[in-house]
Amino acid sequence: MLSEEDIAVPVGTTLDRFIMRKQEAFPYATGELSQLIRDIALASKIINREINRAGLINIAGMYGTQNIQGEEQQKLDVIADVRFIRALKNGGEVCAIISEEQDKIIDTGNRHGKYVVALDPLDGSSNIDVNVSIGSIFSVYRRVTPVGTVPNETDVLQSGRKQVAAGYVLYGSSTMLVYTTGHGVHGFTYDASLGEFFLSHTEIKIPEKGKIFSYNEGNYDDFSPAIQSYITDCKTRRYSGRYIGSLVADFHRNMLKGGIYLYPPTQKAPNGKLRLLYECYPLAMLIEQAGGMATDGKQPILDIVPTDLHQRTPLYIGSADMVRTVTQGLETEYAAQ
Ligand SMILES: O=P(O)(O)OC[C@H]1O[C@](O)(COP(=O)(O)O)[C@@H](O)[C@@H]1O
Ligand SMILES: [Mg+2]
Ligand SMILES: [Mg+2]
Repeated sequence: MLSEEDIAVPVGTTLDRFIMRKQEAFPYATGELSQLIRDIALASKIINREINRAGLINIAGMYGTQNIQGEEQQKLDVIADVRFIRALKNGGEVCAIISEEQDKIIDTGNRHGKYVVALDPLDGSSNIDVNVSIGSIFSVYRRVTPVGTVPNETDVLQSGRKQVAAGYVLYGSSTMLVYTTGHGVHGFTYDASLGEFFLSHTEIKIPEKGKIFSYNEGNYDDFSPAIQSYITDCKTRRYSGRYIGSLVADFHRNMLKGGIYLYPPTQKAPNGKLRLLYECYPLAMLIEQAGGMATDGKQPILDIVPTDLHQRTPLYIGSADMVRTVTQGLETEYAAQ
């Protein structure tokens, strides 16, 4: 059997070629997950085109409806949602989808689809109209209901440890697709002139220690003393405060450079703001594969048992040393309560 080393793939390889080479290491692989990743890549190319010309073709701004989170939907939230759902339906590998922009599970009608996808079609919605980096986030599971039957909530409400793939697309100064199937984290940069994603970042590892901290300063007064003192300590050490306000973009920077992203409970979001299934689980799988950590202040994000499609959680994610320090501070605080 070919080992991972035997099929090391050179930078500059297309996504397609990379997927094929990696698949060779798993003789039992059937190619369905590979095809699913290609379907996600296709949708992201279309969304990338829409984002780049949003201001020209009147798709900037509000759509005029609210999603189940009570958030005003941006036109691009809805467009990205439609594009991903259509690509995954047509691809045939996915039987059910849960999306930030949809109240309920979407039954794709692909009865023989073996996979389930959780989606944040457009992340960083508040940055859409101001030309700041935004993203899409995805998480993939094998279904638990028998193939051929109607999917249900049990297919979606699975532990984060059951993810078979997770990733994001970053629409920034360049467009990148970053994902893992549990064998390292790899990044691909999009060349629109060729319509191809090319391998640009292999085996991404986050530094154990970082010097960047990311949180919304406007929420500082809501934070518990343990969080406030951790932030003060970062400032005392002259770490850099960086906050884009798009989770994918803040996460990506911190993963490459070392750092921590914090979204603790606030008055407005007492259970945290970010959604477990399609924001925190996938990024937690990526960060653990990259050698970092992700907790809710009490336990690893991937160990949280999901109970609701759109449940929220506090999030502390990034360099292991920094997340460990925050989590220990919170544990001491909880123990004293
Ligand atoms: O404006 P706040 O409260 O700082 O929240 C920003 C966070 O909310 C989000 O925009 C939530 O994601 P969506 O845009 O997908 O709803 C994150 O990307 C970002 O990190
Ligand atoms: Mg989001
Ligand atoms: Mg979103």
